[in-house]
Amino acid sequence: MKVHGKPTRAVWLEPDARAVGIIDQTRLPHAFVTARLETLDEAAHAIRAMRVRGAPLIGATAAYGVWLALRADASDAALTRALAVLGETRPTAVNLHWALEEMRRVLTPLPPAERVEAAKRRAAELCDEDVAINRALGEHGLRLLEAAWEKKGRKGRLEVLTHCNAGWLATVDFGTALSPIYLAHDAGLPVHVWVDETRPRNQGSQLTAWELGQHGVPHTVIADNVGGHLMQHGQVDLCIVGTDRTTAHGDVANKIGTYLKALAAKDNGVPFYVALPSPTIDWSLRDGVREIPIEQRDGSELSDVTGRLASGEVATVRVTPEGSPSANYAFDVTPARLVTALITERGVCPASEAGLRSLFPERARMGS
Ligand SMILES: CSC[C@@H](O)[C@@H](O)C(=O)COP(=O)(O)O
Repeated sequence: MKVHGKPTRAVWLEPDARAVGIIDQTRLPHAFVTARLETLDEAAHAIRAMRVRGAPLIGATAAYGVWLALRADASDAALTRALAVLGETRPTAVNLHWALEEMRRVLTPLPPAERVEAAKRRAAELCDEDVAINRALGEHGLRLLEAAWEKKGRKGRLEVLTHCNAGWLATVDFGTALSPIYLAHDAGLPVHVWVDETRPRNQGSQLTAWELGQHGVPHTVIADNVGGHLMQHGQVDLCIVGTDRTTAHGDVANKIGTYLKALAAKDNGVPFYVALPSPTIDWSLRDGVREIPIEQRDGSELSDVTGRLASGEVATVRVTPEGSPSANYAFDVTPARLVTALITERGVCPASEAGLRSLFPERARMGS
């Protein structure tokens, strides 16, 4: 998508082909700063510290991280170490493990002398594939938005609520939940997005609001607890969120608070859609609540808030009493029964084993 009018991806190979470029997302929305990653440790740190985040982008960056590692040492031992280091950066998004497994599959049979070039090529391909997938799922999601707009009698605005950031900043480009929204906006649908702020890291108010604004999509930031009230008063036509891991039975892990939005949507008859690229499906899991690992992050993300002062300076302040401990659960699981449908690159399906099988028949033997 465009930043200040210039087409930009969320991760790229630098023009000198010696480093990986990223947008430092910890600096948004107050500064647009890019960074060069030149080593395995820099790539791993970027994922851990959430300079890059969002399930597909974590996977893409990790794939490039393998290339960076092999540039220094392309031996079997170095490959094994790189996969292990990157695999431990964040626990919930399964795209990370999917991308690393793909790199392992391609690189292990090769002699060390051929691995560096192959790693760079496969990482670039994974990025291009992510863009194509997100564009395709956006087209399928657009059909749902068009149907909702017709159902509404083409009156007023099409009101969509989203949680966290599942836009292009969370992927290589286009985004997942926001991909249909960008396409709808570009097609002339009067879409308006309610943007949950998404405490504690504020991916909604800081990232989603920023990228929607860059593209000119009308939006309003709301506190996390507002969604239920809006739904009770008919001000939300549908919800679309992303996911970090979806089980073979259609349970979805996403940013903390997603489950409560799904409950409110169910209670108010508001469709609740989840958009996902197929690498986000963990075919080995069935029960999301019991089986998906939920990341717990440092309590300082809750106790401290960063923002821009009137002086223009960006500062971090403490908002909780000294001595009050905080618990920082980063994700929750929304059971399939609360999900109206899954939007994938192959089409829209019920959030169920049968639904996913209908789109991915090659996965007929679930659990494999
Ligand atoms: C395409 S993104 C889907 C999810 O990755 C997104 O909604 C999300 O929860 C991101 O969490 P984050 O902790 O910012 O990496």
